[in-house]
Amino acid sequence: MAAVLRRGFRLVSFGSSQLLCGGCKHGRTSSLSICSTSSRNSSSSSSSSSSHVKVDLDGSTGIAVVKFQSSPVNSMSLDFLTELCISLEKLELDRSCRGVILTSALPKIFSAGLDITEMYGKNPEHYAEFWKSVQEIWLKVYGYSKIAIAAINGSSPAGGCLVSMACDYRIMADDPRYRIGLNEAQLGIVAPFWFKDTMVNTVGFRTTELSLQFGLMYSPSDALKIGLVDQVVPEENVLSTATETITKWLAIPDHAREISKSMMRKPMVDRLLASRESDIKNFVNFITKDSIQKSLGFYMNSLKQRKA
Ligand SMILES: CC/C=C\C/C=C\C/C=C\C=C\CC(=O)SCCNC(=O)CCNC(=O)[C@H](O)C(C)(C)COP(=O)(O)OP(=O)(O)OC[C@H]1O[C@@H](n2cnc3c(N)ncnc32)[C@H](O)[C@@H]1OP(=O)(O)O
Repeated sequence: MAAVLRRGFRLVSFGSSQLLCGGCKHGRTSSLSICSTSSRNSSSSSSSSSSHVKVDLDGSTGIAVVKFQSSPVNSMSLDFLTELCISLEKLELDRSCRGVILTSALPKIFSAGLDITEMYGKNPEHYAEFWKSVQEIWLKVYGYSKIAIAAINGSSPAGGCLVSMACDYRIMADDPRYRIGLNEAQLGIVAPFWFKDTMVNTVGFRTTELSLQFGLMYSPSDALKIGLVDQVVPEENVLSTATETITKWLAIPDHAREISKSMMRKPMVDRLLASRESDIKNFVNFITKDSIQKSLGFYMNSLKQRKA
């Protein structure tokens, strides 16, 4: 595993094409992975669990279910992002896995997006490390060589929406209380170009323009209308529908699907890979501004007061 973690991003030759293969490099990975437990049975099915992520791989179907289990709202902290990246990397390297379903083990929430406490009141070094891990999860999911389906069984703002959009297909629970979208503007922050481009590639330019400027959050039925999700189904059917859906994708020869995906996504992945350092600098400059810290503090208080 350590070798895998040291390795960085690379291109793997596949016939005449090169596929993307990510590496999760946080430098803090070994202590996190040591905490995980895993088991494997005779049919090569396996389960593993760490504090934020649980993985069940069915060796007979090749389908892995990756569940977010970071109470209370699956906010994406540095630890969460690191564990998720490691889990996905392990599955990507596991020949018995052909596709993953990302979902939540918590009720009502897929993910609350990036953990705001990682972006508030900390030092520039911390912000840089955190942002690098956000880049890494996007590079991992968007450039994933295997099939990735989001089974969105709860609200999914901002970073939660980004990870969903980075998957190949999205199925959302039909509860009208749930919301999904890039709401950054409502927090007084700005989605970076790769968030924006991911949304443009999902729902088109005009819808993204309106969504980003207003920080719009969509109900499942509205998300379906604009193409932000591909299917809306009763909550109890989200996981079974995701499993049926991934089974259809599995009928396509892996190499043809993988190369087609890479052809569509590689230019965007390359764009971030080429500008990672400047993107981190932009983020740190932006997030350390007094006015932005003030907005985030205000937003966090409003979340707490809403509850009171
Ligand atoms: C020019 C550009 C250059 C560079 C780019 C610059 C900047 C880009 C920067 C950042 C991009 C960020 C993307 C993000 O993901 S930001 C996060 C956005 N997320 C949200 O807005 C979600 C906020 N949360 C909610 O709406 C709700 O909590 C909920 C719908 C997810 C769940 O509602 P519930 O009623 O079930 O639960 P709550 O009582 O509200 O929450 C419980 C508990 O959790 C805390 N919390 C909620 N969300 C977060 C979060 N995202 N991070 C940290 N903590 C969160 C909430 O405060 C409660 O805490 P307490 O129990 O009160 O302590």
